[in-house]
Formats: sequence, structure tokens, C-alpha cells
Amino acid sequence: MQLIIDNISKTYDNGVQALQGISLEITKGMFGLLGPNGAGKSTLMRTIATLQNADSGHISFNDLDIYKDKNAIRKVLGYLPQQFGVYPKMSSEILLNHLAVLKGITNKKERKEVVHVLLDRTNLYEVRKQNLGVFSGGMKQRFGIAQALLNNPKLLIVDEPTAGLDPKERNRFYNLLSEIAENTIVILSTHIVDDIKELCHQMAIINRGEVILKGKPLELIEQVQGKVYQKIIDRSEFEMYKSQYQVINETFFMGKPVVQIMSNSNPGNGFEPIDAGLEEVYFSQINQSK
Ligand SMILES: Nc1ncnc2c1ncn2[C@@H]1O[C@H](COP(=O)(O)OP(=O)(O)OP(=O)(O)O)[C@@H](O)[C@H]1O
Repeated sequence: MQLIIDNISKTYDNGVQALQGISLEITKGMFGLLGPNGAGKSTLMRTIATLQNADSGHISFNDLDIYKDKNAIRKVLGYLPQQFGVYPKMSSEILLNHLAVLKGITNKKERKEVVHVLLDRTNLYEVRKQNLGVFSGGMKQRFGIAQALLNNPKLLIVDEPTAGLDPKERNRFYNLLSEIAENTIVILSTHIVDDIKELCHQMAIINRGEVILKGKPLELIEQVQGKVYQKIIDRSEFEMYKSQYQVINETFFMGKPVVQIMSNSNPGNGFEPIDAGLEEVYFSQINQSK
């Protein structure tokens, strides 16, 4: 199973270059696409989902050119968009049943079974008669996954699904996604570093429409380990540190400003080495590509 994204570019009518020569090879399992707001994640997700065309480049799934045969790809595709609206006065069972009809499950008995299996799998079976309007954010997202799984997809695209979920719901959602990823390609777009850390065996960071780093999270972390230092400073000193060091992040520790830098050797001057993780990988890339 393989999705190949080859040199995809897209400029919107207003002149924004949302994607600039994106190339990625994605295999079975969970792939994390990480980037700040406006990086181009949703544009790429919609493009893969065949909801909009790229200006140039190719995308193929298992040797199938997705633009040449959009229907073929739609048969094997599940998609949870960033803004997923539900009918608030409908129950999850009824709406999922309607959506199943739209996806072509015409046999009533089969449809009922599929709907029940999916509600059960997303932990919504008990609340299947409740109106979607009273669902929490996490429940709505799980319903979003249930509808995306209706056609038993081989490629599942989820666009920023964990924003706004509390830690418990986020964990529950991670469990669901990782189970699906056992035999599916799942592309998870997110600006939340923890999502990638917990779930993905392969990842890419995109910024301003370009892939600025790709690889396996653990290997990328290894590359920065031993090179990140931090120091509590005075707020007024930020600019000075920025001019003297390769600052990757400005953060806080118990309300005090902390500056984090990259350095191949110990910079001294009160800086302490830190155990670098994916966050440091992310910030070092994003801030370098500014
Ligand atoms: N339909 C559109 N018309 C014009 N510009 C657009 C359109 N959609 C997105 N853009 C612009 O393209 C760029 C990439 O947007 P996109 O939504 O793909 O980024 P994103 O990484 O998903 O960000 P976010 O997390 O904020 O959704 C942004 O500058 C955005 O303003």
C-alpha cells in the first residue's frame, strides 16, 4: 500500500502559494503532517481527497493516478475534514444511516449492521439515539471517524482532528486512530506536536507550502539530542539572546521566560542542556525556515 505525492503545487486565485512542490511517499500506518496555521496542510489534505485540483504534480495510490480516476480513489478513501458539520437535531444512528445510503450501501440489513459496528467501534453505540447537538467535541470527532469509515477505506485522511479535545478524549481518539492504522494508510494533519509523538511512525513538517523535514520521529529526535540548551532569562534580554545564539524557541517555566537554543557544543553562560524531543525538532525547523 503506497501513496505517492509527486511535486504538487497550488496557488490560489488571490496569489497565495499554498503548496510549492510537495513530494512525499506514504506507506501503511500513521503518517503525521505537522505544520503551523496556514502552512498548507488543509490544502494538501483536500487535494489528496480529490476535492480540489493541484496546478501541477501527480498523486498516485497503489499505482492509480488519483486525478485520472477520481471515482476509483473515492471508493477507497475516508475523509474527516477540519470543519465537520453535523445535523444537531438528528441522532448519530440516523445520520450515519443516511450517510451510508449516500455511500452506496443500499441493502438495508447490511447497512444496519455496518452502522452498528461503526458506532460500537467509535464507542458511540450507547448514545446512538441521542441528538448530535448534545455530543461533546470528542464524541463529534469520533462520529466523524465513524462516517469516514463507512466504505472501509484503505486511505483515511483526518485534518486537525484533536484540536479542542480534552486529554482523555484525545487519548481515546488516538486509540481509535492507531487501531485503524494497523491496516490502513492514515494521514493525520495537525499543529499539535504531541499528536505526532504519540501516534506516527513517519512524519513530515511543512511550512509555507514546502516540506522542510521528513522522516521517522525517533530518528529526527536523535539528530537534535545533545544540541539543545535552555536558560531562564529576563524578558528584556530576549532580543539580545536572539542576536547572539541560534534561538529555536521562547517559552516559559513557572511564569519565567526561558530561551531555548541549538548549539553543537556547550555554550556555557548559564545554559543547561535539555532532553530534546519532537517539540525541539519542530521549533528548530519552523524558526529556521522563517
Ligand atoms: N480557498 C482559498 N482561497 C485563497 N487562499 C486560501 C484558500 N484556502 C487556503 N488559503 C490560504 O492558503 C494558505 C494555506 O492554507 P491551509 O488552510 O491549507 O493551511 P493549514 O496548514 O491547513 O492551516 P490551518 O491550520 O490554519 O487550517 C493560507 O495562507 C491560507 O490563507
